[in-house]
Amino acid sequence: MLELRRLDVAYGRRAIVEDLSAGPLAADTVTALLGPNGSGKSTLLKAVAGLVPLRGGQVLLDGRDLADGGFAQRARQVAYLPQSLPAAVHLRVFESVLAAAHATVGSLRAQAADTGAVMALLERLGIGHLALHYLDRLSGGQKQLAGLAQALVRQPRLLLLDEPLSALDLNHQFHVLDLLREETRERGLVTVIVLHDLNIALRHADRCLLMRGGRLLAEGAPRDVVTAETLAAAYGVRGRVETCSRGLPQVIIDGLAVSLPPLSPPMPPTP
Ligand SMILES: Nc1ncnc2c1ncn2[C@@H]1O[C@H](COP(=O)(O)OP(=O)(O)OP(=O)(O)O)[C@@H](O)[C@H]1O
Repeated sequence: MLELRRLDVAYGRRAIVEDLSAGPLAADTVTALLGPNGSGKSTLLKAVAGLVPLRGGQVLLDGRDLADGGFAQRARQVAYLPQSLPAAVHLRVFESVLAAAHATVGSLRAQAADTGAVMALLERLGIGHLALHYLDRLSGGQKQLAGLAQALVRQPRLLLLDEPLSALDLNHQFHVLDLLREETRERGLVTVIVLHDLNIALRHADRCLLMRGGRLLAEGAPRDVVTAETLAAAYGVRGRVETCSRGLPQVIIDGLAVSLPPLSPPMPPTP
């Protein structure tokens, strides 16, 4: 399980994530990380992945501080998919997934050598036919699916995905979410996905974390986190969660509740 204890993350002197505690998030569960633009979701995910240093706090995976294990151990346990993949990687999809598998260590290396397993994963993601295509010639959605394959092939314990559905059409969004839930359950992963679509979070996540201004506003079951109150407090909209004719929760937005303060600007570049 994953536990975040009193995390502080800053860029330079500007605090982005402040005193954030969450979890424990159990293995076998998919957690949606929600929040408005600039609330610190990506920064939090990068800090958990070890790509941005913590100014304070601990990330505990199965009770052990990830910072204690060193880079190789963290790489073996954690797979992180960034919001946007590097634009110009001139590798074939198949090669890139194999390279991702080889980047990890230990027993995974043997599995990585199994080209059949890589092909099977690409087929499951619906991109088997793109195996020999170059990454830098794919569409945005196809590239996102290849990125997912690179993360999944590493068979991590903790899977961190930053907006993995943003370029996918409706069919692929559902397909990928089903696959992620399946992988999470079958392999006992802790999966955290940054999402903007609250209906997807309500329908597919086991838990939700809702951020606002670098802090945690709510945590719990999706129906308890996405409410009229939190829609107003986090997003500044008037809305409600209703149950559709098939018994599924559905967010309905009625309008703006309050005008939100402007998004905080990024740090000025250092001279
Ligand atoms: N590398 C960086 N250097 C300095 N400031 C940064 C950097 N990356 C992000 N920030 C700032 O940190 C704040 C939080 O950004 P972050 O990307 O974590 O938010 P987010 O919730 O993921 O937003 P979005 O939903 O728009 O992707 C923003 O004000 C952003 O300008």
